Amino acid sequence: MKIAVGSDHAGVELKKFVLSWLEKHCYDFEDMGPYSAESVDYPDYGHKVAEAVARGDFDQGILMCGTGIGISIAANKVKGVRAANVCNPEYAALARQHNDANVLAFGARFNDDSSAAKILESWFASEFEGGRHQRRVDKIEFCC
Ligand SMILES: O=C(CO)[C@H](O)[C@H](O)COP(=O)(O)O
Repeated sequence: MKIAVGSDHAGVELKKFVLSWLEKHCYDFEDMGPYSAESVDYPDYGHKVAEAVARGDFDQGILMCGTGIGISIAANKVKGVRAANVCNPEYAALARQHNDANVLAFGARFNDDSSAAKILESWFASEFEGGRHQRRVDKIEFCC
């Protein structure tokens, strides 16, 4: 599975942990930036990761900003992307099981390495359940 990872300046430090976690668990990943703690605009990286997932270059994306809110809102503007801003492992599991979320977002100012690891474990251990959830996910794309 190929994972695109991005953040804004608030997420740069936690992104380092996420990258090391992905490496340890043998995922194929790319850090799409930023590469320093200099202030940047989260939509630039939310769009970059989301567009890479929407193109099919990556299977999933992971995004972090201070809260996860802005960067997930930006990612969700890209057609075909379902970004879930997740605040605990249960949300991570449900985002995969019920929503077939293809981008995981979380807040770097509200998670440390330990809680981020629990979210990642839950996300990658969970599969979309289909069935009634497929019908609902299909409807997401057909809003005027
Ligand atoms: O969480 C965020 C967006 O949802 C950003 O990380 C946050 O707004 C950045 O703030 P600042 O420029 O004050 O570091």
